[in-house]
Amino acid sequence: MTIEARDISFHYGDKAVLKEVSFALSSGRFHALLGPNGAGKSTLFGLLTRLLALQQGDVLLGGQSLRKQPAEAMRKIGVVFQQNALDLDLTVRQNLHYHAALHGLSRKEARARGDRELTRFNLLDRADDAVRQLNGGHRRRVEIARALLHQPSLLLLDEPTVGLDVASRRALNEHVRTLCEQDGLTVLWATHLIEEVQEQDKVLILHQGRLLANGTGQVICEEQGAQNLAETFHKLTGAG
Ligand SMILES: Nc1ncnc2c1ncn2[C@@H]1O[C@H](COP(=O)(O)OP(=O)(O)OP(=O)(O)O)[C@@H](O)[C@H]1O
Repeated sequence: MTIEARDISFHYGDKAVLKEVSFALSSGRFHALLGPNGAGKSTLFGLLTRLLALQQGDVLLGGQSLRKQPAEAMRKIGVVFQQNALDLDLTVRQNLHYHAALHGLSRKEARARGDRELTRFNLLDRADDAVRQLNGGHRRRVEIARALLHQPSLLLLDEPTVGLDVASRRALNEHVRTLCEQDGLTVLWATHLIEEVQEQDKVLILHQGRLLANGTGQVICEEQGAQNLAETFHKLTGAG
């Protein structure tokens, strides 16, 4: 499925925070949306998930317009927000079933898909525990499992490793990469942490609302005459 953002601009009052941002995502690939704090990443995610209304431009998912066919387009998207959005007092399985019901899945389907995801995430034995009993890394996994229940083609993750220790961060990042390889899932992973990005990834660098680079890590390093992604990021944004 092709995913394309066309000419997106957005302002809060008279403050422009996204400026003519256009990009296409490749099916089944891991894309890193890299930008320093305040670059506009969360605003872009807000627009892609319709938390914010598009002011200019459009997003096309498999040819369907987020502006004109929002319900159809949204069914193709799974999202993990920066802030944990699970109910801590419900069990893991109850959280999954509640979300599945919102997407119109039957109880049987919800159970089958939920258990499948939990098995893949090595969490089936925690299914009946309250989320409150899980550590931060496991809570994040449950959120990703939940975001995949309705079988989206595109998974959006907004700084999903915030608050996790280094080992959990790495494990989560690797897990999501596996989803691209095994399921052909297209991923857009927003971060300001260069160590979460690999040179073979597709990389979008956002700075002060503008997309300054868009291509595989190797290609954008060559374009900038830089040795590695950290140097490229620093050259373009002054950050890192
Ligand atoms: N509701 C709002 N009203 C006004 N300005 C806002 C609002 N939300 C964000 N901004 C501003 O818009 C710009 C982009 O913010 P945004 O949160 O999208 O960036 P970000 O790249 O996600 O940063 P972070 O990593 O800190 O979340 C920042 O200058 C921010 O201060």
